This record gives sequence, structure tokens and C-alpha cells, in this order.
Amino acid sequence: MTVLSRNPRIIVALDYPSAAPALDLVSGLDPASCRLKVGKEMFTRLGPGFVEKLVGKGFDVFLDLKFHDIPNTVAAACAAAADLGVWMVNVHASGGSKMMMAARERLESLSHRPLLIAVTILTSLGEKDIAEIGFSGAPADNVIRLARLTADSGLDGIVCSPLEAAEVRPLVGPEFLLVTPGVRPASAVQDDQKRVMTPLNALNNGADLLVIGRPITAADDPQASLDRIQQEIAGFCGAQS
Ligand SMILES: O=C(O)c1cc(=O)[nH]c(=O)n1[C@@H]1O[C@H](COP(=O)(O)O)[C@@H](O)[C@H]1O
Repeated sequence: MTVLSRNPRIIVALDYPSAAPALDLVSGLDPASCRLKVGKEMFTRLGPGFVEKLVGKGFDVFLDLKFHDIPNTVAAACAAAADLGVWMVNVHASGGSKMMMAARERLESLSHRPLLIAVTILTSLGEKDIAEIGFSGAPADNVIRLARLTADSGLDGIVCSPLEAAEVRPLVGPEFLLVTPGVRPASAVQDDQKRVMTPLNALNNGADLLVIGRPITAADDPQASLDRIQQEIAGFCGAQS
């Protein structure tokens, strides 16, 4: 298993339509104080070279492409991600245990083995949304079910909302990573997220890593916004390090 230091706790989601504003923000950041996420928008526009550039600057990069396909395809895609030098990669837990195990086994065969986590129930979905796609019960019940499946498949953690972290933690043990988007400072708008919590409450609820995008990237002063969030959680991070 890849060794993980929980700190730094914040993963900045670089969801920008072009490289310039992302690189502008990144130029003021210290790899020791935050991690970065590249998702579908930037990867589709800018490709692997952009990811390698961030890795080259010394950042832990979470490549968030949420793979969901047949086991062989997902395993090969995860290996391609590993070749970029990324720190973490994700798949959808609803792709099933065979898919997740194939991805894990492929990564285990490599010299650079990124962390592998699975998305449970997207944080933009509420109970009605998941009913529409055939999931019964509350989002939390489904997160718990998929968290167990992910842990049994030998992955390193899950993506869930911070609302579910406290319920999931005792089921998966202390080492299993709970990576939580749906994080909003008290003053921020919710955007399209449905299951949200403030950064400090998310950590107190058992989240390990906070994925935060628009509260930082869409702010007038992204750096100041990130600094405020860092200050909000500084006491927690100091106490845990
Ligand atoms: O896997 C993810 O990172 C992810 C899973 C999920 O359930 N919800 C979710 O919002 N995300 C990602 O986390 C980021 C959240 O961005 P903001 O809503 O702008 O903070 C986006 O890049 C999403 O793609």
C-alpha cells in the first residue's frame, strides 16, 4: 500500500477552461501546502502534458477522470494515468468489484503506483436524483454500500460527501481515505452541489482530504480565498500532524 501523509488536506480542483488562469493560481501555491486536481474539463482541453507540467512543479496531482468501463479498459486507463506520475486516480465504484480489482491489480504491477479511490454517490445528487437512476434509499445508505464494496476490492479509499464520512469511518478503518468534495465555506454558494459541509466540519466529521474548486477558483482573489480556508482548518491540521 502506498504511504500517505494526510497533510496537506486541501486538494484544489483546477476546473478552468484554459491553462492560463490555472497556471496563474498555481504559480502562487506551495506543493507543501496544497494538492491539485485535474478533471475532465482541463484534461480534455489540454491533455496529459498539462498534468505532467503540474507533476513537474512538485505537486501531488489527483487525476480525476472517474473511469467507468469494462475491467480491461479501466485497468489500462489507470496504468496510463500512473505513467503521468500522478499521485491519485479514481474510478466509479458502480463499475463493480471486478473492474475495481482489475484496476488495483494493474497498478500494483507498476513501479509508480498512484493511490486508487472510487467515487460512491456524486455529491451533486440527492435522494430524488439517485431514485431516478434506480438507487433506492438515502444517498448515505448507498455510499455505505459502495464504500464496503470499494474496501473489499482493496482500493485505498472513496470519494463521498463529508456528510457521510462519520458513518463510513468505523466500517472501513482509520487508513481508508475519505476524499470529500461538496465542501463549502459558510459564506460560499452551494452551486450544483447538494450534499455539502464547511471545511472544518468536514474534517471533524472524519474526512481526510477536501476537494475544493469554485470557492477558490471562482473567487475574485483565489489565493486569498484559499488562505482563508487554510486558516479555518489550521488548528485541526496542526493537532493531527
Ligand atoms: O471525484 C470528484 O472529485 C468529485 C466527486 C463528486 O462526487 N463530486 C465532485 O464535485 N467531484 C469533483 O470535485 C470538484 C468540486 O468542485 P466545486 O464544486 O467547484 O468545489 C469538481 O471538480 C468535481 O468534478
